[in-house]
Amino acid sequence: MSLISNPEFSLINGQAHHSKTQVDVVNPATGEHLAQVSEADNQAADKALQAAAETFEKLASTTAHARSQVLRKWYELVIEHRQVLAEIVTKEQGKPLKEALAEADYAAGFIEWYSEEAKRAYGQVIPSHSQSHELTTIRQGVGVVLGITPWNFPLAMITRKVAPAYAAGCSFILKPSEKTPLAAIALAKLAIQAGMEVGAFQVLVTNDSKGLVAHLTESPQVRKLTFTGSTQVGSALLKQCADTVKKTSMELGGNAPFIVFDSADVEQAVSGLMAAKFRNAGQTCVAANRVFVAKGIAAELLNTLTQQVSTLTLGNGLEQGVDIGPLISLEAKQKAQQLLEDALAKGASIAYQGDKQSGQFMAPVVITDVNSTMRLFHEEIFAPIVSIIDFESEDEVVRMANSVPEGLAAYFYSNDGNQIRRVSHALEYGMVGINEGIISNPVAPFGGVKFSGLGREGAQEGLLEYQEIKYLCQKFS
Ligand SMILES: NC(=O)c1ccc[n+]([C@@H]2O[C@H](COP(=O)([O-])OP(=O)(O)OC[C@H]3O[C@@H](n4cnc5c(N)ncnc54)[C@H](O)[C@@H]3O)[C@@H](O)[C@H]2O)c1
Ligand SMILES: O=CCCC(=O)O
Repeated sequence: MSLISNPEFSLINGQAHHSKTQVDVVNPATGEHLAQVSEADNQAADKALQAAAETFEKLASTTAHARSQVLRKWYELVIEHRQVLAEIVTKEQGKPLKEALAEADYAAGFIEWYSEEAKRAYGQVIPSHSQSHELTTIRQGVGVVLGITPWNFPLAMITRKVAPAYAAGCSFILKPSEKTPLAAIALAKLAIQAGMEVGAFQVLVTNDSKGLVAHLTESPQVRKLTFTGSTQVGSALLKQCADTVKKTSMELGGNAPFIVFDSADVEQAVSGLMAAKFRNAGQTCVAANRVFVAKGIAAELLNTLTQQVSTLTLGNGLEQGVDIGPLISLEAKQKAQQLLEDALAKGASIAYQGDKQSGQFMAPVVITDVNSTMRLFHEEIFAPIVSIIDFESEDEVVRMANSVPEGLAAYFYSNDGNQIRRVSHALEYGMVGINEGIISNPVAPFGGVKFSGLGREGAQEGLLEYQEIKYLCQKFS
């Protein structure tokens, strides 16, 4: 089976969908045209919906054990094809191949985890109020799921939805980002090869996400919407789901504080910051967006940080030794440059800036004297810009960290045990890295509070997102 044949197709009920209109997939590093993928329109979406509804009914008579076996096989196939999947990701998304390989393993980790959790969807026997009643609960799949995913993790953002949905017995219609559909189609092909029912994982690719998703969310047959993307789009989709009262999960934007207290080990803090900031060229929802550094160690930290940043190599992610690939689009680069200019105009200073880059590449920049009047304090930077804010006290920095509407990931470095407890409790975030800059893990609950979303992905909690709890009250005579 070819994973990246050209032309590619939206995948409906296991069949290639032919259409007159195409989505063009372009390599952001080189501008090379990679593929044309047939677009799915509303009619195609209706076909997918019918197949998904029929498949959901069939899945109700499969055992958790059987679904677990399919997921296990899918996991093995993803691992077997990790190199080719990673190359697809690097070509269509731009991240360095070493990061794309790590993403393939991360994506496979969700499938492996839910192949195991599928068997542990326990109900409860509830101590009864009377001798003649037995009260129990069972957990059942919610129904047909519509999933919408972004371009920044073209594999992992999909498997962390599809694997728990299938474990729960749900059928899944995926609308991946139009910028990175090839990884999505490859994953679906591997799932079907592993034995997944063709109507359980269908892929609709379109340039008109707004129109196609509006059409699908109108349908009462779609019982669940799971979305990963920006807060702006997520909030609009929540409104769209209200009329048909869908269950929703929202994995939205972040604005992570990265705090370094004066008791921290500066070397360790800088190494955590490099990982939290420069993974995927800064294009992650959990990227360190605002770096708060205690005044007493600010000079030492800046010195160590700028030395390390100056060693980063930019380039085509397929080449050896590359640390930073291109940004996803020219618009993304322009937005990052505007954020930088705004900060400089309002008093920020450049501590380090790499050589000017052409195309969609952006050299890393470190700026200091950042404050809350600047746009980049309030907006996701999504680019390799480190913005540093000095602080004096714990109270002050916790207040600044919590002063934004987002609440996805936060990080802090400290070697003071009491402070670790106080700050980890006080931060209004769904995830906190303590003396650690990389927190993502299939076995842990990923998700945010406030404007960063609803629900959790990964871990035990991720399975519950695709299940309804049914209460059974049985009377004995
Ligand atoms: N919390 C998380 O787990 C997480 C993970 C990855 C990315 N993100 C967030 O995603 C954003 C970056 O991704 P993006 O640029 O692809 O986000 P985006 O919101 O622009 O797009 C996400 C998905 O929604 C689709 N879409 C766009 N407009 C739509 C509309 N009106 N109706 C229906 N679908 C629509 C896109 O085609 C894409 O598939 C950042 O804000 C990042 O923080 C969050
Ligand atoms: O971009 C956000 C997702 C990143 C992750 O899962 O580590």
